[in-house]
Amino acid sequence: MTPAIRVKICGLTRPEDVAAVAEAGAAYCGFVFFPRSPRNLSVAAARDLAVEVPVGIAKVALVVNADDALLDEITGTVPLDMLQLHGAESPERVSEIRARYGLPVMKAVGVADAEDVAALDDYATVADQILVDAKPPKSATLPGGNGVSFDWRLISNRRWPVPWMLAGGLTPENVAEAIALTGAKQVDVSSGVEAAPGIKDAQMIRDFVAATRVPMMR
Ligand SMILES: O=C(O)c1ccccc1N[C@@H]1O[C@H](COP(=O)(O)O)[C@@H](O)[C@H]1O
Repeated sequence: MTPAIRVKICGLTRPEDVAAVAEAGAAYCGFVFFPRSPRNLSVAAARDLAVEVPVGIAKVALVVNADDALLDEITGTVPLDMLQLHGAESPERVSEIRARYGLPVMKAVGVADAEDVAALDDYATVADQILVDAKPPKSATLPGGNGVSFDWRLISNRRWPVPWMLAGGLTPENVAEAIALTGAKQVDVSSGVEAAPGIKDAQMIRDFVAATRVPMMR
């Protein structure tokens, strides 16, 4: 049997979001530490949510160009399984964070064209996973979580030496097509399962995970 697509629901802010993620059968949940985001959490609030996450669901901290002081505080307080680096962290910084914290690191790279796809190679040798996201629009105030997709054909035959996750503008309506076109085995969503910025919708989470389970011809 083909293994189920592994889904990450990012930007949880409330205990009911944790319950919805668990009930829907997602594999990862994400907590955002970026003050400009409507999904931003204090370290204490993230800890309170993280301890409610059932065993078997990986808890991911999303940070943007975080310094060691912030990472020390997050990793020292919140029980975590992975760090997601969603800023302009260099390959050297990815290696440094990986060594310092002993947690798997997933590096996000924004894609808008073939040149961006090539840049992923530099990270696939230093990160434990790579996250292929849409490049934010010029007007965006966030480096991700903008509900914007990229042209999935850019990566339709691409494989990397580490596991990778597809992100950017995914929704319950388009995720099956995105999987069929890219061959992704893992997908990540934030704004596509929200009733309003920062407010997840349990039905949309269920619909999203269910849509990843429906086989689609490539
Ligand atoms: O979700 C956020 O607020 C966020 C803030 C800063 C960096 C990344 C963020 N989210 C990540 O962006 C992608 C795509 O999100 P969307 O589904 O298009 O809304 C995803 O990996 C989120 O984890």
